[in-house]
Amino acid sequence: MATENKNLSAYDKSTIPNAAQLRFGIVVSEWNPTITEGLYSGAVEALLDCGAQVGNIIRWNVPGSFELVLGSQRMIETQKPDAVIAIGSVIQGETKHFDFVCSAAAQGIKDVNLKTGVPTIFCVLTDNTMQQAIDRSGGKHGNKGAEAAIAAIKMAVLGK
Ligand SMILES: Nc1c(NC[C@H](O)[C@H](O)[C@H](O)CO)[nH]c(=O)[nH]c1=O
Ligand SMILES: CC(=O)[C@@H](O)COP(=O)(O)O
Repeated sequence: MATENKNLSAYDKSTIPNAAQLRFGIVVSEWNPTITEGLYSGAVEALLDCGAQVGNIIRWNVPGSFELVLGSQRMIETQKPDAVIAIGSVIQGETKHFDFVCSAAAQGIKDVNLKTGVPTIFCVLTDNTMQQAIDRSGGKHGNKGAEAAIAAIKMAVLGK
């Protein structure tokens, strides 16, 4: 199912574990800040809606999506969160750089999950245009930040 057929912000709160006792790290890329701030707001709003406490949400900024990998790993090593949300927005430019940044972020964040065992949620938009990014960070398709927050809660308690 493509995003255009799914509202990214939609969730059934009755099916989400309460997040009151959970500690979250959120690492935010500074590239395309209007997009990443929208994703961050969507994530925090959903976390709080599901019972998370403001004092249990730790935010760090990194220069770009490539740095989300080390930023997430260092967040885990030093802050001991129950889950991390890695937020970025990569938008196609004139060159192949887009491909390398997206791939490095996706593969690197996957590796952090497996290396640390701490759920590290891939909240990185990889869009062809700014409009696509707007549509997915609080626009007509909802907010991928909210989707990531729900995934973080579910994975934080999985198997516990
Ligand atoms: N073009 C975008 C970037 N590029 C920067 C890289 O993420 C990285 O910070 C740089 O290569 C130094 O290591 N990053 C994004 O998050 N979004 C972009 O559209
Ligand atoms: C994803 C990027 O790094 C990209 O936006 C940079 O733009 P360009 O490919 O035109 O250098």
